[in-house]
Amino acid sequence: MITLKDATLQRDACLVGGAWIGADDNQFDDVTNPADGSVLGRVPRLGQAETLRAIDAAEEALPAWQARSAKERGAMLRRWHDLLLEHQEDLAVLMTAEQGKPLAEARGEIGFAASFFEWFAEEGRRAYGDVIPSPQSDRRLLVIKQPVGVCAAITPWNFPAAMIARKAGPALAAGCTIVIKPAGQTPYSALAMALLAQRAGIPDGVVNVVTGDARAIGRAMTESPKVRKLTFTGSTGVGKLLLRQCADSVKKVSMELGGNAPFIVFDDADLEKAIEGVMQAKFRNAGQTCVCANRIFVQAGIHDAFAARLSQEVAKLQVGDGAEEGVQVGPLIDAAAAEKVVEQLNDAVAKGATLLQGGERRGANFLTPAVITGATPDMDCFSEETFGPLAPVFSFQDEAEVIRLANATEYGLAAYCYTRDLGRAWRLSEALDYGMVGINNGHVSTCEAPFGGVKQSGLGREGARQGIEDYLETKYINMAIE
Ligand SMILES: NC(=O)C1=CN([C@@H]2O[C@H](COP(=O)(O)OP(=O)(O)OC[C@H]3O[C@@H](n4cnc5c(N)ncnc54)[C@H](O)[C@@H]3O)[C@@H](O)[C@H]2O)C=CC1
Ligand SMILES: O=C(O)[C@H](O)CS(=O)(=O)O
Repeated sequence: MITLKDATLQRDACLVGGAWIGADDNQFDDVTNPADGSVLGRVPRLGQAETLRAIDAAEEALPAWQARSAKERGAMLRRWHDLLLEHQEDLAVLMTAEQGKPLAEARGEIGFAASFFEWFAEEGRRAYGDVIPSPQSDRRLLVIKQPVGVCAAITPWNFPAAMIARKAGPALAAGCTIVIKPAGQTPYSALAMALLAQRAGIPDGVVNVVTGDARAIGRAMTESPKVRKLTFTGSTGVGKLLLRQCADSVKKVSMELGGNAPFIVFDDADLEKAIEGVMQAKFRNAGQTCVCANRIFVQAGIHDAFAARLSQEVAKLQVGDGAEEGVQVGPLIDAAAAEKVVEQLNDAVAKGATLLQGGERRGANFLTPAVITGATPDMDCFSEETFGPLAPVFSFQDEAEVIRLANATEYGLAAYCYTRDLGRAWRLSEALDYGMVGINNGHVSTCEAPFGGVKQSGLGREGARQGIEDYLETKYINMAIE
């Protein structure tokens, strides 16, 4: 049972064309609290037929929505932003209940989500075209930007509000309409945001949210020719599957996929700032973020001091139900996620690593944050995304070695480097094969900057001025004049 100031925010129906609907066959899926396995409620289990109706609703709403001025669309996005902040506490309580993150992080995520609506409310008004000097005096060459059209979004459970806002914000600002499928573990955040979109005055059919059978919904989204773009955030494996499903209709795609972030600390780094940064980069959301420090590389001269300080700070972390004030590390999303982290820990120890701290299972989904040293590239924690509170420390001798090790992965999302040498900071920023690099800080995400990866971490960018480009088509007009 979730106690909210505004109980209407906990929805047990989906939003399609302005109507709150159930599944055609009246099937539901339970929503559970990862902290204790309790059932919080249930949401409709929609499938292909309902999703196709949602796509039709989005298509029907498109002409009127794109005919509005960017300023008018921006005003509604701004109102949606305001409503998220007005209901920040309720939305955070909902999120912690269904996802597990500490309340303080959930409050922060609502603010982060709202920032994308605020940002793109303005970016839509700057979707400029071009006038090109014509090579012929009787021609005029123009370039205009137009909305892509009906978009589909599939989002993950780890940031159930921000990942929706990072997609719906630019889509609506550009004049697109959207059908959103949230993760089955975290539907309440999405449905509450949909209700607030209605209250913000966003017209029926512009924002639609469908919960239920991921495969069937995904198939409807990827196979419908009415859907011009698919935007996905989640694992690389599912991203590749969706990419293949989109190929037949040659859809525009945005992919925000998995990561394997190196966190590099050189001998000349400020040790305390590096410790502060790794605690943030590793243990935010219990390590369940795609930009988490996945491999911690520490130069030999500072290694022992760093490992000792890291272990000290990790031992202080408060683990528990995210709804309890003061908790810093909540449960993992499910038992399988906890088991995967323990398997990586056991693999590392079996291959020679030393466990300094943590790694104990507490109940189904809790795991005490762990620190290991003596990690080596043959271990699973070097090549696989951990997505949990395991901090493997690798030692290295010099720049060339750590650049080679850091880049030895098919992922390329975020990387971090701590050094007080300006030249080294530049050399690492340019040599690290990643979409985002944090220098002397462990948190890079903000709506003003382009979030995204290279290699198998994804395609496209979200946020920043680049973020709206993925929702616009470029049209070239060649006009003959008398
Ligand atoms: N690059 C980025 O910005 C982010 C990447 N991730 C990655 O996502 C993973 C963790 O999140 P999860 O939700 O477990 O990922 P996931 O890939 O299992 O699920 C993501 C979404 O895809 C849906 N989905 C799963 N199979 C599908 C199918 N066959 N057809 C259609 N939809 C399907 C799920 O229901 C969910 O809504 C990690 O690998 C993490 O690195 C997560 C968040 C951000
Ligand atoms: O889903 C994620 O992991 C987020 O993209 C990470 S962040 O944007 O909150 O840093």
